[in-house]
Amino acid sequence: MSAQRRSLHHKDALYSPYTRKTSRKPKLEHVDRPLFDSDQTFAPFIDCSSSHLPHTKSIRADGLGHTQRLLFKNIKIGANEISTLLDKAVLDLLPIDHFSSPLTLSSEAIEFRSTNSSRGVGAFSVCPIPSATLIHVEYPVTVVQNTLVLLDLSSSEVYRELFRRVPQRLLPALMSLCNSQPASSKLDPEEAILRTNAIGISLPLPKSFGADSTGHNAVFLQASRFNHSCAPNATARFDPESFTLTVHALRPIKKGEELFISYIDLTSPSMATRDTRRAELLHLYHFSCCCAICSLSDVSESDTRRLRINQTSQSDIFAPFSAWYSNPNRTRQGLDSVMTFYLKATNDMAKEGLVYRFRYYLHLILLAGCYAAIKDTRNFRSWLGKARDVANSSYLASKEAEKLFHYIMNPTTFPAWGRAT
Ligand SMILES: C[S@@+](CC[C@H](N)C(=O)[O-])C[C@H]1O[C@@H](n2cnc3c(N)ncnc32)[C@H](O)[C@@H]1O
Repeated sequence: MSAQRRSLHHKDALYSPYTRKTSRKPKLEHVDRPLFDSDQTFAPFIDCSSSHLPHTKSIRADGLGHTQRLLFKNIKIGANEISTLLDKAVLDLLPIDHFSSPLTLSSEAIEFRSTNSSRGVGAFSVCPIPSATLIHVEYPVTVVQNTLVLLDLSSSEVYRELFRRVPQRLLPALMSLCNSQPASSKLDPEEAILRTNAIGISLPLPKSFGADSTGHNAVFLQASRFNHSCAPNATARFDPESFTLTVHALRPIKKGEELFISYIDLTSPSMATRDTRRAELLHLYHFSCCCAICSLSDVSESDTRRLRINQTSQSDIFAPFSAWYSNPNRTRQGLDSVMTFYLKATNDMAKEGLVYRFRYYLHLILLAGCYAAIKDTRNFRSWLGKARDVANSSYLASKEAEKLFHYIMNPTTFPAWGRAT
């Protein structure tokens, strides 16, 4: 779920639109000779149904301006085995040797069950979940470079091979994942399941890949069951270091609430209205969104708020505070209107359930900055605490959250402290 060339670490949408590119289609070629290190075993791509499957084998895909060398490789982390098809250079960057201590996975805060709606199965909380809680950790069952979406002819063979390498005991659960592809697409079940359930993940890429590089798609036996909402209450992030997907709460979640992530880039101005979001989800995932926002009988206020939010650039966000801060004749009254600006914006975002966005984070920091300027410790801590929750739960490095914690503990170290007095 998320191949929009977006990094999960920097943006908020998680599912990859598993788009099939029509231009620059690479050719997949069978390679029947070793391309790389002598210690790897290679076999002709087609001849792989024997019980003596080679540990790795390679195929080539021409695309992205250069020939890519993709390897089928099962990555083992403790008892977990992940069937992957990755570029050799990407595999080389993975800290595979450090994967020796598998994480203990447990998701006691949620259960997966029927939503009793057109959404099928979904994830539900079994207890109240505070904001920023780590809800779920999971290893993928398959990972594939999404360049393959560029392929037409042999893609079904590639997906079949990828699934054939999945440990037998996991196959029933994998094959029972949701398939939303229209029957008319006549996709093999493996490809249909991958297209319906893949989550876009970012893996470290070699510099030679350039900015135009595509990402990767991973299927998870449980996390792929999270449904989409245009006002998500959870966010997923893939950590290449541990090779796990983590899901965090974006706000307090009540017992029994369904957990939703976002499959699309809600930050894009083109995704501000219900009509465009529904069209995008229909096009990419073949469903009509029935989330709380899209189900509103009158969505015009929401559309207007989202347009306002999505059209505000980062420099627009900094501008009011910067202008006040850099003015030698700044006044307390001037600061009041700056605060009103940030309060209104955060309120808009909260109403739309867009509280996990980087822009929301910036608003929180700047609002905290206003309270720091007037030495209002209580409000400063409250707004910076919300920013810390965002930092903890999404795209920001934990160092950022640590820094905020330091300011919360000692507000006087915050740069704008007391500047209004
Ligand atoms: C990755 S699966 C999610 C798990 C799925 N509900 C299941 O039963 O396994 C994606 C599919 O769930 C359904 N779905 C997810 N979010 C939805 C939403 N907001 N509105 C309607 N259907 C949704 C669609 O059928 C979509 O193709």
